[in-house]
Amino acid sequence: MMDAMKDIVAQMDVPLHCRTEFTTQEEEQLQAQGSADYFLTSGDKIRFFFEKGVFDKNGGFLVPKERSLNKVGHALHAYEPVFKQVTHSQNIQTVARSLGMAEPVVVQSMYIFKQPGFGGEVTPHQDATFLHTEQLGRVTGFWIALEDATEDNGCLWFIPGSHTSGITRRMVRTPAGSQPGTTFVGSEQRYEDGLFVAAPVRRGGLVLIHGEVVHKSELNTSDRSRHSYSFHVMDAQDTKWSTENWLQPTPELPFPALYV
Ligand SMILES: O=C(O)CCC(=O)C(=O)O
Ligand SMILES: [Fe+2]
Repeated sequence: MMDAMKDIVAQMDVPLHCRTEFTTQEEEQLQAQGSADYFLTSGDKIRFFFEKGVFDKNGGFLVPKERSLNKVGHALHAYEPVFKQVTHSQNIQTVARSLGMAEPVVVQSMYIFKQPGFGGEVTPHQDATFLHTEQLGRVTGFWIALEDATEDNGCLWFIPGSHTSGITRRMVRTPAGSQPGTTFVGSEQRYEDGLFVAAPVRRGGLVLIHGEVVHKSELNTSDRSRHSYSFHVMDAQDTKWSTENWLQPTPELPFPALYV
């Protein structure tokens, strides 16, 4: 997967107006229109999202381009052969079955780089905020460490038990007739730092993320990257995907079945 991503990045060609810095800080999410569209239409494409401060004022790279990326998403599982193969592998299918999923479908995938020294934090959130279903408990994240993930290079942290209290915030598309974009309904609670437990894992480890568990990752302050590949799976049986989600199945890419 790391080799495949190297090739994808080597061929990366991102129009200037789409050179969008990715942040999970809510106050910084008011994006210029070009980059809002670039994000909103990325569900069935391979798109590139950058760290802060990697472009000069003309949109030129200030760092080597392979060091500029925050993440690549959101359809690696559908269009990139290596990622497709891993996502639909027998091992993953077995895990999904063992979780009791009747009709699992893959809704999105992303490759996160956590660049050494400045790989940005992912603020505390629940995945169901972004990938909402009318019934809770239907979405699971499959997060694979491609390099050792430790406390100093930005491993995941979780609040134990937090998956049992519902969700407090939803990201929804702005209503038809206004500028296409997203907005939040409700707000994220503030969580004491002391509630989080680190989940360091070795390269090759799989972390399963309940759709409602509160989790985060910190800024990478080390000199080692922390690449990971993650995808989210919904059990589609008797589940209604929210039509207000930023991510929608498209005619080109209806959510593909996990079991093949
Ligand atoms: O990899 C990270 O730092 C965060 C990933 C995450 O929140 C997710 O995959 O749901
Ligand atoms: Fe998450």
